[in-house]
Amino acid sequence: MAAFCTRHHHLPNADLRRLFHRLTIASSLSILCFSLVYLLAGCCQSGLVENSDSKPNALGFLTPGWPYERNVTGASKVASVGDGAFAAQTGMESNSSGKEWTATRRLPQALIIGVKKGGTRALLEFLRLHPDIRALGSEPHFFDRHYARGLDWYRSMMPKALNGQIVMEKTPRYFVTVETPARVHAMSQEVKLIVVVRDPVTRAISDYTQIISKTPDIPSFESLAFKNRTTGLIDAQWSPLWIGLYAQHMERWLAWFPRSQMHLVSGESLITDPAGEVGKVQDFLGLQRIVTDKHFYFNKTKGFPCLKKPEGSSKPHCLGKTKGRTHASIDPEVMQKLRDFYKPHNQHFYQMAGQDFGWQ
Ligand SMILES: Nc1ncnc2c1ncn2[C@@H]1O[C@H](COP(=O)(O)OS(=O)(=O)O)[C@@H](OP(=O)(O)O)[C@H]1O
Repeated sequence: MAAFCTRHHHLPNADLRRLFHRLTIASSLSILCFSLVYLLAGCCQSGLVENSDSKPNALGFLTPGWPYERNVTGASKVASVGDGAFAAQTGMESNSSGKEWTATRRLPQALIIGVKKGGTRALLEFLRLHPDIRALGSEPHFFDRHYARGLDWYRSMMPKALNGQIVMEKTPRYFVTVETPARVHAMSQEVKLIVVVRDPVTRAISDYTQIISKTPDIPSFESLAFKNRTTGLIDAQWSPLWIGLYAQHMERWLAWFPRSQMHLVSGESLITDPAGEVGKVQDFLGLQRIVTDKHFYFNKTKGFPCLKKPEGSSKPHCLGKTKGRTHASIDPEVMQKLRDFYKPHNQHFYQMAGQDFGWQ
């Protein structure tokens, strides 16, 4: 009876202890599971939000890894595209370096403002390989076309970014629109500005090649480039030629921003030495040089550098067919006249830039 009493007396205690033990383990495990689920849900959520607006544009020129080849002109189109290819970039990696978990939409700290046909898409796609860069895939055209929509709209267009990540977008038209420098300045006095410049004659032909591919009935390059072909008077108001007056456009930017806040990329070197040019941009943005020559290879068929492993894909990839296309053939005499026309403008631009781009 005594033995029974002792056993009877001790058993519930032992059971209670075991129960308590199990409860402790179970609650620790559930806390652990809950935390894991919470963290994973947080990561997925930012990815899903980013992916949800990742639709191909109406023209269907998307290729995996090179998301937004075409300029997006209408506001509705802007709203329909995002930066899905880049969504996976948020999360663990950056957090391990001590950044905050919560990704938010912020106004851009860097802009690729031009120039059209300079190589702006290539630069943006190369830069987005960097884990500390979050770039909008489409061209929002905020400062030139959609300014009335306000900064909240602009912010809502941006990809989510963690603290420490640089948010950026590219709209090549910004460089040449008169109102843009003041508007950009009103948004931020510290914003970093990047311009990819290319020989204005080649750039003009590239521009014309794109125009004629969309509207094959337009007059010849030669007839549009001259006011009077016989006297050789150039029509500098014709958009493909006017865009190439870089000094004139740059002057407007320098009225609002110091030269040190602008970085010029050689469009020619971006093709011959992409890693070198992207390296300098990373320095300018105050980032570690993470995108290097190991990311590129030269594709002989395309005739351009391509990415070994673009963001969101494990396969090598080149830019789409609207980039690096065969140019319209232009009378060499006309080419020479254009080179002569641009010579003083280019010299002025080199002085302003403090950099000689070597255009002949
Ligand atoms: N890696 C790579 N692959 C393909 N194309 C490259 C590359 N790097 C620079 N380029 C040059 O980029 C030119 C197009 O410039 P943009 O992207 O600025 O054009 S756009 O303004 O966005 O329409 C495009 O002009 P075109 O050759 O006239 O098609 C290219 O010369």
